[in-house]
Amino acid sequence: MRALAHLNKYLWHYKWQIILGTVFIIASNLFAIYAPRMIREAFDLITESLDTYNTGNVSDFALKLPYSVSFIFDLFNISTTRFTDINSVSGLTKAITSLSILLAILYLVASLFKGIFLFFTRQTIIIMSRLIEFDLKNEIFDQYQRLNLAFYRRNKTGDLMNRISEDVSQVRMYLGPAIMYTLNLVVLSVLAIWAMLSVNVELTLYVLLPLPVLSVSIYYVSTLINKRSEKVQRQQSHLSTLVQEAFSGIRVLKAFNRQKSTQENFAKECNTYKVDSLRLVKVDALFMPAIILLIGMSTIITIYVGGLKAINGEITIGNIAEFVIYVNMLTWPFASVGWVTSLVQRAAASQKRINEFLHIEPEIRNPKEAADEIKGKIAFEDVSFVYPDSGIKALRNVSFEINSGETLAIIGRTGSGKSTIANLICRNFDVTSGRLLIDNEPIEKINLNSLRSNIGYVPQDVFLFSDTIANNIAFGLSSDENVRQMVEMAAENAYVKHNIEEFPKKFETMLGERGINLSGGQKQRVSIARAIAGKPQILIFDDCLSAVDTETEEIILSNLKKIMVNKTTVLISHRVSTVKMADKILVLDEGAIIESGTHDELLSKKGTYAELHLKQLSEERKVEQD
Ligand SMILES: Nc1ncnc2c1ncn2[C@@H]1O[C@H](COP(=O)(O)OP(=O)(O)OP(=O)(O)O)[C@@H](O)[C@H]1O
Repeated sequence: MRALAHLNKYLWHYKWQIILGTVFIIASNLFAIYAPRMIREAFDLITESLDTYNTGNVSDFALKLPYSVSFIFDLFNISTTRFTDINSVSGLTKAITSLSILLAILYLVASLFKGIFLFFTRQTIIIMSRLIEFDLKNEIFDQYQRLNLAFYRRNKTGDLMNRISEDVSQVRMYLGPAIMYTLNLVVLSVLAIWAMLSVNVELTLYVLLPLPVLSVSIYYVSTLINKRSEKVQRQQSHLSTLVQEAFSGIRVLKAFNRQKSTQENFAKECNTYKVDSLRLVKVDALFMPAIILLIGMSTIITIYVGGLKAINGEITIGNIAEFVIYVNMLTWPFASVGWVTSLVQRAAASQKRINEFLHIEPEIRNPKEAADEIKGKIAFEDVSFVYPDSGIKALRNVSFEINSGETLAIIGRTGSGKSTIANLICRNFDVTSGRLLIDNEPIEKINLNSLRSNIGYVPQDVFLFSDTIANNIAFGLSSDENVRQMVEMAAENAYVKHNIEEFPKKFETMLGERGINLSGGQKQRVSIARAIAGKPQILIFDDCLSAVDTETEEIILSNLKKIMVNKTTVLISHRVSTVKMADKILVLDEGAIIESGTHDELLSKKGTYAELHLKQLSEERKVEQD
């Protein structure tokens, strides 16, 4: 329950909505309580006048105006003699008819006002819950953006999505309906019980007796419903994941001819969903009958005990009718106690899950607000790095330096730690030991936003958004820049403009699920265009030319050379052809630098690099001969 305290700051922020909502609840209930009185008075009016008809003694009959009517007459200063000065049976009939119609109209007016204030209640409290839902979602999303890559490795995407959607919806039920029904229960109970006690204390106690039983039984039924519906929801999200995976991997599925087994698996999971749903329907079906049974019991007690009291002359017939309405009015609020309790429990569990993420402090934080100018000198001083989750030592005592405007290439076997160097320069992780300096400053002291906005990073596994090609390339640009021109220039330099212009919608072509699929090489080049569009000071290309042929690679590299002037570039590759033009080449193996120098220096060393060069040359020649 303590988890819900996180929401207090929002409740305080929207305090006026709560105060106004409470005023509307009170107003609505005052009208609700006023209505049964009119029913009582109409009943009493008719029973009393029936007695007079039976005796025919009109002169003895002193017509007492119902309180509700006389109250209105007094309010508008209307004379009441028309109704009270009666001396014939026909006069009495006319007066009773007019008064009954008046009472009916007043009843309708009271109900109308009750409805209007109920509408305002929902407009304040339910809208407040929607506003807090919006704020909370934004708070969680903000926090997601602050958190580091390590967090995303530890938690599944589905879990992140669930906390921002499902869990926030559960919390909203506490902020909206739970608060509204609790306020309503308190106000209505006070008003109704006070009205009932003013009629007869004993009858009130008898009538209220089954209501706590109602609250407790509804609590049990709704807890059972919640448990079962959670199970249904879990199975439903399992089914969605199954379907989503089957369709996104449809090519693999068909290639391996797994349609039949996938279908069987889906049918099995669907059947579990059906069984769970039917179990839910069974308890769901108990909910309304449980309420109706308990209302019925209270009504029977009212009529029986009330009837005995009316015979003894302690109360009137009108009082019984009035009580029956009170009982019906109180039933739903009392039933809602059970429902609200289980809502609050679910909301507390959801908020606890949300808090787990909200209270995580990102390990990598921006050290200062003031922006830094990045020139692009990079130095690794005896850097070692261990991945926090896997414990894998990816870098061992790595030292090197590149001056601003130079090109560093890193080559090495798969898993040798090349991408880890790129990750450290982007400050996705902090070094485990040693120092990483940017422009002679420890990287931890540099403004994180300045650093990242000055790095154009092309990751190994290209990710493009389901958006137009133009928007994908312009992703890192601010809108006040000459975006279109920069996008086209970047596409040209990444040697992808001619491909884009072949599409019917050119740069406005949609990518991803709603659009076309680019080839692996085209994706890499769009990703390069995105990285270079913002003219960053540091460029990192992580094996981003692996999917293009050597001829295209040469064109891209010669285009990039123009952009790379005065920019620090880190080129990661498996291919000697990509790295040979660099000012300095590092050869990595098992996280350590085993060779370094220029292309010519490394060839003359006749070590691993020279061996790799020879091997790749002979492979190329073989391909050409084939
Ligand atoms: N996020 C991560 N969490 C845990 N271990 C990781 C992570 N990324 C890489 N590793 C491990 O660190 C080591 C170095 O990986 P890295 O990606 O830097 O190699 P690489 O030289 O870029 O390989 P490749 O050429 O295949 O891309 C590998 O053993 C890898 O399994």
